Amino acid sequence: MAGERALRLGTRRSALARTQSEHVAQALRERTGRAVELVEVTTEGDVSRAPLSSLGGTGVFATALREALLAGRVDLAVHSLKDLPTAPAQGLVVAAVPPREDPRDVLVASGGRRLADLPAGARVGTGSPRRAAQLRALRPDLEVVDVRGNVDTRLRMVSEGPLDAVVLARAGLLRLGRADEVTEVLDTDQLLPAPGQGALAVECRADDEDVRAACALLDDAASRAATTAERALLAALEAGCAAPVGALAVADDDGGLHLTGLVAALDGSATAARTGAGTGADAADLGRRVAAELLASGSPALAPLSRSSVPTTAATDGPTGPTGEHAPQTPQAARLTTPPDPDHPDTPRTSSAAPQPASNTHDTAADAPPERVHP
Ligand SMILES: NCc1[nH]cc(CCC(=O)O)c1CC(=O)O
Repeated sequence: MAGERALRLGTRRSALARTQSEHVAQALRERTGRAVELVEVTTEGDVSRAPLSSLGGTGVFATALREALLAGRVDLAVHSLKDLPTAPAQGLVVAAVPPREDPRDVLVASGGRRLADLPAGARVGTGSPRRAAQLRALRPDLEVVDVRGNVDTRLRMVSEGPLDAVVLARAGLLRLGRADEVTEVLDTDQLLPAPGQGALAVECRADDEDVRAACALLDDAASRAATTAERALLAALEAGCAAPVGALAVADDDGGLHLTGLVAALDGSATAARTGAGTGADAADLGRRVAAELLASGSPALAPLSRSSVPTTAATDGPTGPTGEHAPQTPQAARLTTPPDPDHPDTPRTSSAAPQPASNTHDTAADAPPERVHP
């Protein structure tokens, strides 16, 4: 029976990718009773040591999996949704967004310290312009260090000494069984997560009704609605600005969806946040509406590419290492070959030591910090 063939699930080989893939494979086995086998696919982002921005940004992780799907070598692929480009892939479909893990970022610091406990000059590692910008807005006195490498590599930078702390996604640490190393779960009104953070996307061929139906069993409507709003916001902002973007949507009990979006100047000198409400049914529209408000805000956080402090790879969370965060998705950024160097911002930081990310923007209308929106 054709419908009973074993499903081939393509996965990258990093520990995080394999764990996520195995999680989805197991859920599919349980829901369908079918055999699911993992097939390792090597991506350019896993092999090359070159800056991700020179490889084409975020897409490097997704591209090889997508090629394997389109060539029929695998039947489905699991992506971290925050690493998946917002542009739809021809011939493919996101057949499931499984229930989302905690979207928040966390601090892993030596000595069990929280962000507020870190002394001036403490070295905090991240490869994400989004995290770097928001960290600088919160704590201009810290030294934000650009790091590459997978989750384990980053954690070792703290345990072995070169860094005082790193910022990572809580979801990845939970999936890898390393959440006990977290010293502070960062509030979303301090550090707004990347669009899609904590969620997975299960992708398959659009014309593969068999696999689509199997994957649909894993889809979680609330997770899909929230990430749809966040990614619509990201897509709209990518078209209109080059600043790092955070976004988080949370569903309420009455079918409502509450979205917070944020753009930040890389040097932390300005941030702007907007919130909006809608329903799951109009999630994409909600994302575009909040994005339009951000773009119309005139915030200095939206400074054009010509501004020297703006990173060359600004749009989202990259560039970073093999299982690191994703790189920019803007076409103009993806073509650039010079990665941002958050270690050495070439303009002075102009922000005050204000504790709230939004409080040092000139965009007073946006100064209200994002609502507390995480679960
Ligand atoms: N780009 C790397 C990446 N992609 C997804 C996760 C974590 C899991 C998630 O956000 O879903 C991570 C690591 C991190 O940001 O700490």
